[in-house]
Amino acid sequence: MGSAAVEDMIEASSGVHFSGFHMDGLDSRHIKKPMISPATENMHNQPFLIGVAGGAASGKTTVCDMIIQQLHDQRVVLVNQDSFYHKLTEEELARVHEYNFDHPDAFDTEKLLDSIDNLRHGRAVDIPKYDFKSYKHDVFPVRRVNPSDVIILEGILIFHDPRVRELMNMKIFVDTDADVRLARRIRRDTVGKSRDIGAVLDQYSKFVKPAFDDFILPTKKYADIIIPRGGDNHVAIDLIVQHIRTKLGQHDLCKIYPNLYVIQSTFQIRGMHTLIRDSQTTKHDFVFYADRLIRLVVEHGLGHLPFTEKQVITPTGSVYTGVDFCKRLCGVSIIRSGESMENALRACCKGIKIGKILIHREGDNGQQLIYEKLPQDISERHVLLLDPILGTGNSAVQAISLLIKKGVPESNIIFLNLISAPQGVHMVCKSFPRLKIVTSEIDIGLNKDFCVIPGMGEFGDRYFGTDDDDDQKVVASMQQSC
Ligand SMILES: Nc1ncnc2c1ncn2[C@@H]1O[C@H](COP(=O)(O)OP(=O)(O)O)[C@@H](O)[C@H]1O
Ligand SMILES: Nc1ccn([C@@H]2O[C@H](COP(=O)(O)O)[C@@H](O)[C@H]2O)c(=O)n1
Ligand SMILES: [Mg+2]
Repeated sequence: MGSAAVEDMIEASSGVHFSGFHMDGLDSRHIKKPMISPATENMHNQPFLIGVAGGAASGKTTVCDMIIQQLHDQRVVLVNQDSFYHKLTEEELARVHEYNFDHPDAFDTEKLLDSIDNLRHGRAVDIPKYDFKSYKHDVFPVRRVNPSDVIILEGILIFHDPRVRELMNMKIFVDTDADVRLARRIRRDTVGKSRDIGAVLDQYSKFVKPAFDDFILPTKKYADIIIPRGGDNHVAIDLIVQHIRTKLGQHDLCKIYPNLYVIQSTFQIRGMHTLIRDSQTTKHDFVFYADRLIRLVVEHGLGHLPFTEKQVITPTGSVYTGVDFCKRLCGVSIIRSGESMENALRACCKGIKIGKILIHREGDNGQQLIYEKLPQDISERHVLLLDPILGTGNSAVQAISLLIKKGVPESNIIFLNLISAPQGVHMVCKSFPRLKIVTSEIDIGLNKDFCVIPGMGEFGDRYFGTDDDDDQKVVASMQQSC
């Protein structure tokens, strides 16, 4: 097939062509906003809710401040559980040294839930600022909190109520040694709150320590992440911020394209990405971790195939109602990198037919279909299209256009990859809204040479060992060869 015919096909099938589109000129907000219908926006526009718990003076506020500082380009609000302390009666105020501020009943959790519900539904709320000196909420003006992309809920007992916990997308427990917490508390309460040292120590032994053991420490088990040493733990905070950024980025593209599926990010997955993206990783490790990630993506992709109900009789003589796998499948790899995904597909789908497409890629625009070998009956099969990287989207559009020309319905194609650049996602999802993309991470974009950044370099060379000497990997050489 000549390149002119392929170009015609691309023209005919794609709404917008992003060829030559780089990060420099890309203001993602301008692309995304007009495309979101109000219904879609309401459906997905939930903020990312983070809970930060830990003992008093463990460093919760410090950790939150550091996260907020690093997420400087996101809309983040901090809501403190202190703002929801119950108002004390005159009697309680008169005997305040006998009041337990560390018991779950000290907080108005209904009011907290109400405020969070409003924020999650896009409504601004007024949250009082608590005065530790007077034990009152009306000393300072209330704080108007606007709905944001990220809401951080911080407090000693923020994981105590299951209704609050269930709302959280990420739960962090700041784990600081008890002596350090006590030392900080003494300084904070005597110097910062002008309290008497004797009263501070009495409160600690009577209420603070028992409540930590009985109510706060037992909630540590709910945490997704436990941060030892609080704000001193820069590595943990960097990882958390990266994770939030990934979630927010994916969230946005998934908002626009319902045909884009990004597999749930876990620290295992991020760990594997960290290894395969590292220019110093040896070929052996690169292949090992790329294979693990590919297997995950393939398994996830197979979950999008249609199924039929099937009942079986178990050895106990009972009926199990399950499903039967979709039988008419075909893998199609985009040579050469896509071939790295074939083994995982074969391991999951016994005897699966695998076709090939070779597209010559030179710079961004010199796309030419060089070779294709597909099963005769491909039009009757569900196709799993394989290519680990979705960059500009040009190769993918060519391959998909060819499959459609061969009679494969667009909705029968699932495109599997490890990393997608937003440009490629826009191009493929807009051109083929009924196709599904399954990927494991969305990257920032493309550089001026159309390489995905941060990316992982030339996947095929790293996987098949045709890059520079494995023992002499240097960052510069990888950057040049991507
Ligand atoms: N890593 C740290 N090193 C030294 N001091 C710290 C550290 N983290 C917090 N602090 C101090 O300890 C006190 C309590 O920290 P804060 O973050 O307010 O804890 P929390 O919100 O858990 O009560 C503050 O005075 C803070 O400046
Ligand atoms: N009037 C009050 C209210 C609360 N406390 C103590 O504050 C601690 C919680 O604040 P963090 O910033 O450390 O999370 C808690 O241990 C309460 O005992 C107080 O002393 N006076
Ligand atoms: Mg605090």
